Amino acid sequence: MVLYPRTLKSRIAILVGVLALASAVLASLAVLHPMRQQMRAVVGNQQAALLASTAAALDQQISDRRTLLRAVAESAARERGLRPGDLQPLLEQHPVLRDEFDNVVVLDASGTLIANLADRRATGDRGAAKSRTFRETIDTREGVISRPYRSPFTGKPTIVLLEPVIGADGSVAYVLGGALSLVNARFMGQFLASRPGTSAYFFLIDQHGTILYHPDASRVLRNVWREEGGITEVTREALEGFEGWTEGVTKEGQRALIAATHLRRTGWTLTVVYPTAEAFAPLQQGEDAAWLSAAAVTLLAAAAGLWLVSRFLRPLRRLHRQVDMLAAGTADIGVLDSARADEIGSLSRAFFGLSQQRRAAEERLALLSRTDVLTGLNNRRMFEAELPAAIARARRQHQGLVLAFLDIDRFKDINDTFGHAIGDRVLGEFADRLRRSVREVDTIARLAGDEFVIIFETIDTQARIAPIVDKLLDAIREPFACGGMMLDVTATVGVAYSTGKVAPDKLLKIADDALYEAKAAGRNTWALRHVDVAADPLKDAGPPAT
Ligand SMILES: Nc1nc2c(ncn2[C@@H]2O[C@H](COP(=O)(O)OP(=O)(O)OP(=O)(O)O)[C@@H](O)[C@H]2O)c(=O)[nH]1
Repeated sequence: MVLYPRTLKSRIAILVGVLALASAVLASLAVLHPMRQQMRAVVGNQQAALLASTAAALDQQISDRRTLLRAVAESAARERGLRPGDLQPLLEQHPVLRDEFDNVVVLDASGTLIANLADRRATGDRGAAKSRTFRETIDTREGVISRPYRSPFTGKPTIVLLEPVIGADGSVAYVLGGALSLVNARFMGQFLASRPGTSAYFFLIDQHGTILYHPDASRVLRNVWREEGGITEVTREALEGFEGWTEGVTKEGQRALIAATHLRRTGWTLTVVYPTAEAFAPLQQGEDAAWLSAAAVTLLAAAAGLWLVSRFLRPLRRLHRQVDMLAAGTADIGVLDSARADEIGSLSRAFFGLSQQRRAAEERLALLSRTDVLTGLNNRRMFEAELPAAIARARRQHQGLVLAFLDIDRFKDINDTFGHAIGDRVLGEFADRLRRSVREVDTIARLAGDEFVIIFETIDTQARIAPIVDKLLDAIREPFACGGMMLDVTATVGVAYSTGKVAPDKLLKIADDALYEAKAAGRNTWALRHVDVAADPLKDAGPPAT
């Protein structure tokens, strides 16, 4: 079932809510998205800069140790006639070597161990001649840093810094080797301490991909190219020279801010892996707060919108009530707010117009229902409504009431002779003459065909009747100008006069009887019956004898 809001109010309310939500979301996105990018760049750059200084510090650590080793080598080279047996004391003369290295040894040019700071008895041929790093030192007569390896003495991942002692003949007389464990606290401590956050970790590999440091000790000395699962995208790029920061996925599938840099002197690659959940946590908190405020603003805006909608629609509801009242007839059209300048006002005015039209139509209908169409006089229905009211009024005012019943004489002949249309015009003219002959307050009606009635109210004496009826008949006796002819028309009138209580139909019957009587008397005359003395039909007055 499709839930479609039925009322205008709920539709507008939903629209306002959706618009408020959409604007809040769009505004938030418009602000938050670039801000998020910028803030991420700030955090990323910051981490890259921190990493660069950490790398520089680590580089410096190695450089300092090489400098120290070189200084010892040079001091040895300066001593003329230095014999192998002098080398152990020479090493022991420099206690700083113990501090800075895990062990320092001296090898002669054939690779035989001739001095050993850690264990003076552990000397002799240890196979160093086969070492590529040793050979390189001899060949280049330069200091060399070995590839990392697991020390057979300590079992720890270790590198060796080799420094040649150049003899008087310019060749390498001895080689000083400083072993440095990659878990040496003095060497790595400062480096590890500069780790950002709590979940971040460093990852150090040499230029061949051998892992020098990783918090997962089992990975140390493994090669990233040959590790299970393959090398990650970021590590590969870092080994290929990438420096800076990016967002990537670790081998464990964790999203992280990953910054990479290179150690200038060793060529090693240092990476910091900073899980995004922690790296961008303040940013996320800010974003959450922004969304929360946006939601609060949306709610407020929606509530305000609802309130406004309800307020704007209030006049519409009032108009509805007013129209209901108009329809029920409990209020007049004046209740409408037609003066308002807005749409409600124009709607009210439209209703006002409609109501007026309806009222006019009703009035027209009411008029038609009580009017005789041909003559414009009251019809029988109106007469039947008016007669009881007139009788009651007359009784209240203690006045007499006259009902005159008129019938055109031989009207059938007029129709038959001149046609129905002329007959109609005679009826119209007859009605006009009656109108002109009576007072405004008197009620004239056409009952049917050529039968008319007139109610005369406030007739205080019977003596006033004759002049009124005579005036009527005189007016009718004037020739009728119809269809280019002058027609002689006469009428006969039966008059009932009441001064007391009488039923309307009885009054009409008595007038009819009087008319019958006058017709019988020869037409073009009238007869009167006084109702209250007319228990027995009695002609108690009438026209003068002709
Ligand atoms: N032209 C026209 N004739 C009508 C109308 N209504 C009724 N009539 C005719 O009016 C005539 C009425 O005649 P009656 O009143 O019966 O008789 P009369 O000829 O007037 O004779 P008396 O009343 O006895 O004098 C009939 O011929 C009707 O057909 C009408 O609206 N227009």
